[in-house]
Amino acid sequence: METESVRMESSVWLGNKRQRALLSGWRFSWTELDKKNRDKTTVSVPVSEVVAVQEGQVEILPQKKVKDTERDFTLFYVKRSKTSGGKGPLWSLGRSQFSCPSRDLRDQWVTQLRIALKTHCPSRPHRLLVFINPYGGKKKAQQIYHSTVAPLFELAGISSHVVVTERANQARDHILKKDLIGFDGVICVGGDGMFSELLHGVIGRTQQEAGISEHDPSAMLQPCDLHIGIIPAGSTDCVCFATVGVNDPVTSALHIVIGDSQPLDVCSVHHRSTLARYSVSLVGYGFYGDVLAESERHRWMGPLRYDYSGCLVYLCNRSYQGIVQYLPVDSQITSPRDNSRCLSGCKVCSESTERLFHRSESCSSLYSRQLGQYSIESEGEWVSVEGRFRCVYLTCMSSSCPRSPKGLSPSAHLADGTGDLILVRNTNPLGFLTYLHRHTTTQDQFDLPFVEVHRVRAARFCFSPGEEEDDEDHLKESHNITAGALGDPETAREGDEESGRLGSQQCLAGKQRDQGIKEDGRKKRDYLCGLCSNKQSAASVWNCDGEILPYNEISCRVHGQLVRLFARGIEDDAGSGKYREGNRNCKGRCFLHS
Ligand SMILES: Nc1ncnc2c1ncn2[C@@H]1O[C@H](COP(=O)(O)OP(=O)(O)OP(=O)(O)O)[C@@H](O)[C@H]1O
Repeated sequence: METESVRMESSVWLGNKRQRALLSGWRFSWTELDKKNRDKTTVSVPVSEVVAVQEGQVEILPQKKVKDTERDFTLFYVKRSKTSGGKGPLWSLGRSQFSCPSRDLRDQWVTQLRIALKTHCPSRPHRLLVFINPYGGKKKAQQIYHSTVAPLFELAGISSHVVVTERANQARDHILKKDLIGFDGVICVGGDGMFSELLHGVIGRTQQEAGISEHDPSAMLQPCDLHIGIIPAGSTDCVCFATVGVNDPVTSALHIVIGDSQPLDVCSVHHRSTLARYSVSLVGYGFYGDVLAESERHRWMGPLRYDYSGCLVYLCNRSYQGIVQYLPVDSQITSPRDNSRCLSGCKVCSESTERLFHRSESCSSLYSRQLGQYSIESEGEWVSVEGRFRCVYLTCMSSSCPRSPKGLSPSAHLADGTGDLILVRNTNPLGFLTYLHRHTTTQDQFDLPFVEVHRVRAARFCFSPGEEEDDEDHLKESHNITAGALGDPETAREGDEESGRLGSQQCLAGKQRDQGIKEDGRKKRDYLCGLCSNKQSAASVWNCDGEILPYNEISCRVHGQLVRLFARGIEDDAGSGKYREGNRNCKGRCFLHS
């Protein structure tokens, strides 16, 4: 076998220490030898985590320096930082500079290591399309890309085409319309909003090419081949955190370079027969929608706006009357309360791959395999729940973040084809505060009498429309803006141009400022009376991965492993309680996690 043939062993020097270097199968290791030729310490690197091998003495970061010495070669590889001091599973670029007794031997090492790389890492990207949002987060995306990420791509021999966005939805439109032949993946340098653009572009384009209508709620969507990479540079980077375990540009860049591949479930959200959005982390009504809508009025506060809005919305003490229907997964097979955690190499997710794609062995194409997914209509019975809820939400992943290491549903899986539906019924303010607080502790947030959690394949929601005139106005505004952002020409109206330039959220904030005086009076009333009056009549909005959806009725469906990220899930030694690094904000959720 070819893999067996990649084997080499020799003496080399690392600084002034003699080593025995060994390339065997899928590992490269070097062992320090003492004066009597006895083994001392060994460092072993999987070939799959070798970034590059270069002749000479080479440095990349912080600046590139090459000294073309003829007996040396430099190995670059993934190095994990120790997780002490509250740090997450950070990856950095390891660098070891070896000296060989002769030039010939040096050339042999370089050749053999490069052959091993080709053999063991056939799916590494060669060409990437990179979108940078210059206005995301602290406006440092361009600097992060050029100083930290681009040198790593160059080192790994990846060529990249960079687009610095000039308007919202430019990345999505580019992916939908431009020629993407030759690209192995698309990368966003920004926050969750930018990731969502790429998600919509990649899914939309794949369906277009397959001739599948995204607006048909019952369509089996075609899984996407083009990988998505996230370099975190936004003010909210929750998807990155939940799939990598830390928000760190170098760690993410290294996952991209070595071609990691993490499948991800995606929830399609339809309003009647129109696709409203796709979501990977949160589709929530009530508290979560209210916090997002409120926070948009206070964008000037920066990240603090989520905590501030969370407090205000909590004080309003609102609940909403509605009907929730869901299609449950057999709880004997999998349960949101089984205390499992979806970590790198998750068994539940890999077994789901079989179930989702290989059900019918006779199916050979990716599309026909996808048809092997469970059919929504034929599988089981819909369950209906009616009541008054503080909030309801569906999440396709644990949605852990730096402030809530366990997340919204600690045992949810990234790629098992299901979502977790959480129903929080109306309760007293103290009860709800207890529920919120438990997201930040190790206590079970589902072990409360007013909370239900179900593992589902699909769900439908119908909430009573708001009775207050102000809320109706608010919903209409939101509707038009969202339609504009999604590019629906019939429902988008004049404000679209502004919406496109600023992004739907910013535009919404602007419009809501105009309504500010009128709303302020009502809000003050709400906050002051909220905890006593238990306000019940107004409508909320949906928080769909940080975007507002203004509908009372939606249907959601989980599409198993619809997209693939350059990631590998959270690595095993990532003790959840330890991770406090990275961005501290996560739209609409962070009030829970403070
Ligand atoms: N050049 C641009 N000008 C204005 N908006 C843009 C531009 N490029 C992208 N956007 C939009 O900005 C929004 C936010 O971007 P991103 O997620 O990168 O940053 P963020 O700081 O995390 O933002 P937020 O806090 O709103 O999530 C996205 O929805 C995206 O569509």
